[in-house]
Amino acid sequence: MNRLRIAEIFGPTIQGEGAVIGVPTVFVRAGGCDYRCSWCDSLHAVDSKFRHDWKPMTAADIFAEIEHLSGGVPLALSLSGGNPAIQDFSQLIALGQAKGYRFVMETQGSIAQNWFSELSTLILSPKPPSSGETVDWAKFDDCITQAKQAETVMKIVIFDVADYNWAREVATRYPDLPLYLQPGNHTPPPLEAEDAEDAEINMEGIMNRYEWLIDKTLGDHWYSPTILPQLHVLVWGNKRGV
Ligand SMILES: C[S@@+](CC[C@H](N)C(=O)[O-])C[C@H]1O[C@@H](n2cnc3c(N)ncnc32)[C@H](O)[C@@H]1O
Ligand SMILES: Nc1nc2[nH]cc(C(=O)O)c2c(=O)[nH]1
Ligand code: SF4
Ligand SMILES: [Mg+2]
Repeated sequence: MNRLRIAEIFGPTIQGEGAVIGVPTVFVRAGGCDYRCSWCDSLHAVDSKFRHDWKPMTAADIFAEIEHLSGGVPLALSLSGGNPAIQDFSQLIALGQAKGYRFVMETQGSIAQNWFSELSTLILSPKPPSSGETVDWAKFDDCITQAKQAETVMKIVIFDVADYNWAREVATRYPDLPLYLQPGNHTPPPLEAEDAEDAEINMEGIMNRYEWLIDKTLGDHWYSPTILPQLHVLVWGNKRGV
């Protein structure tokens, strides 16, 4: 079996974001990303200075850890990262599905894989202007095509008015994809911190931004998106592995 670079496996916890919020979930966080968003809250799975901490694991190794964490009771598994689409998760998906686990994946939509069709939910999170990244819409469309019958949804992080206006344009372009708007955490764990999870988090600022996003969206009579904060951040702040 080929080996996958895994930054962390943790849970069960609740899915803290978007379409399946609140659902008991084990997370598999892949190491490596083709983007580097200015406000990324998971740089320990992105920055190559952490690559020595990414464990090479076979699908069987990963699934053994999942079974251990979940007591062998099937639940939702979330593939995140980093960008999990860089690597080949098809073997892990086959192993898990055979035992009744279902797979959700978070990706920015920059790399398409044919195994997306084996997922139960594909969460595409195109990056707004504040991220400093630019979306390749042809690649993004490839991801939607590869998902086939898998439920596909969109989650856009919003920091400011420019992001909000951008999200409105994207929503017009993809009217059939359910859309989740998520206020940004402007105090993500810093790269430099030895113990990143102890880093200061501005909860009041996050809640103010959430309130602003609700007021703005509803004030514009824009009623199609679901507007949700990062629930795990409200409960645990910047703590890692939850
Ligand atoms: C860490 S990313 C990993 C998966 C994939 N690379 C992606 O971006 O979709 C998981 C989710 O967290 C979101 N995210 C990252 N940093 C954030 C922040 N500072 N505030 C709010 N959401 C954030 C991303 O936009 C994405 O939807
Ligand atoms: N509880 C919890 N929910 C999450 N939803 C998306 C996450 C991610 O970092 O991909 C995440 C995470 O790290 N923890
Ligand atoms: S695409 Fe995702 S993991 Fe990569 S830098 Fe952006 S938020 Fe972080
Ligand atoms: Mg996260």
